[in-house]
Amino acid sequence: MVRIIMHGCNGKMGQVITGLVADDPNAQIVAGIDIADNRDNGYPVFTDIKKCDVAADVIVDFAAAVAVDALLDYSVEKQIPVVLCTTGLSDEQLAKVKECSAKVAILKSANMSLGINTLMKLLKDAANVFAPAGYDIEIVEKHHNQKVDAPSGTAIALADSINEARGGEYEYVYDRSQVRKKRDKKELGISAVRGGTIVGEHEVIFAGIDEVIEFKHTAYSKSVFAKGAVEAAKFLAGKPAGMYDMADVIG
Ligand SMILES: NC(=O)C1=CN([C@@H]2O[C@H](COP(=O)(O)OP(=O)(O)OC[C@H]3O[C@@H](n4cnc5c(N)ncnc54)[C@H](O)[C@@H]3O)[C@@H](O)[C@H]2O)C=CC1
Ligand SMILES: O=C(O)C1=N[C@H](C(=O)O)C[C@H](O)C1
Repeated sequence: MVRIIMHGCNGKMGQVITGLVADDPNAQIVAGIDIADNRDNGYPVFTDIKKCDVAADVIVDFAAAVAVDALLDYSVEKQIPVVLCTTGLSDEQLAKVKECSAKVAILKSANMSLGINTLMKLLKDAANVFAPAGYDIEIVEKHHNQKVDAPSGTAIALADSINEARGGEYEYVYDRSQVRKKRDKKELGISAVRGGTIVGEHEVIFAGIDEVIEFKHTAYSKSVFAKGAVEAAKFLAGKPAGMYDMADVIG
């Protein structure tokens, strides 16, 4: 039985995971952390992470970037591995994640779905065919109107995947409104759309002369992320310090 602390337990993802784990004989949420204490989850909820004294094997995090520093300090101090799913982290926070991973196991992934993690692998091959042939690369993501960060963590991760395969040759461009010049070949444009209840859509476009190749992933419910997060939690419990990602879980 894997004992989970759910960080951000009263948010949208926290609630989906609470429902999923309730039906899982091999996992249990033993405590939740959330500044909003407005639900009866059937486990204790702490509004201040420092006050959480419940023994656990792993923390699953879907909260807010502002909460990540205290979360990392807690996981290092208590030596509890953390599945870090919150997006929109600053460069300083990303450096702190790396530093803390020398002391505790951290699995960081901007998207827990099997589809996106497979797409990341496929994009490396696609980029190595289309980039040398001069195709322009653009990413468009769409999310619900409650999302605070833009572009999505997934859009950045997809771009990073392409850029890694191409030796870092691309510069990301988020806004073309302030310049009057043609697109450079080494630009990778990333655009964000926000509206309604869109769960999450990501399109990667390779545009060449007279042909366009598009890779598209659509999440139809938050369950795809929740399932991946619970799988990741089971994988990470008991692992030694280090940086892990969903590729380690999926294999
Ligand atoms: N990696 C992935 O697959 C996915 C990542 N996400 C990311 O997860 C995060 C949360 O997403 P949602 O559940 O949709 O957001 P949400 O806003 O519905 O839930 C966030 C929860 O965190 C709580 N919270 C905020 N500040 C806090 C603090 N300082 N300490 C403790 N709790 C705090 C809020 O009260 C809220 O209940 C976002 O960054 C989102 O981008 C969302 C879906 C999938
Ligand atoms: O906020 C969301 O909802 C999501 N956030 C993640 C991101 O920023 O990439 C993952 C998913 O697309 C849903």
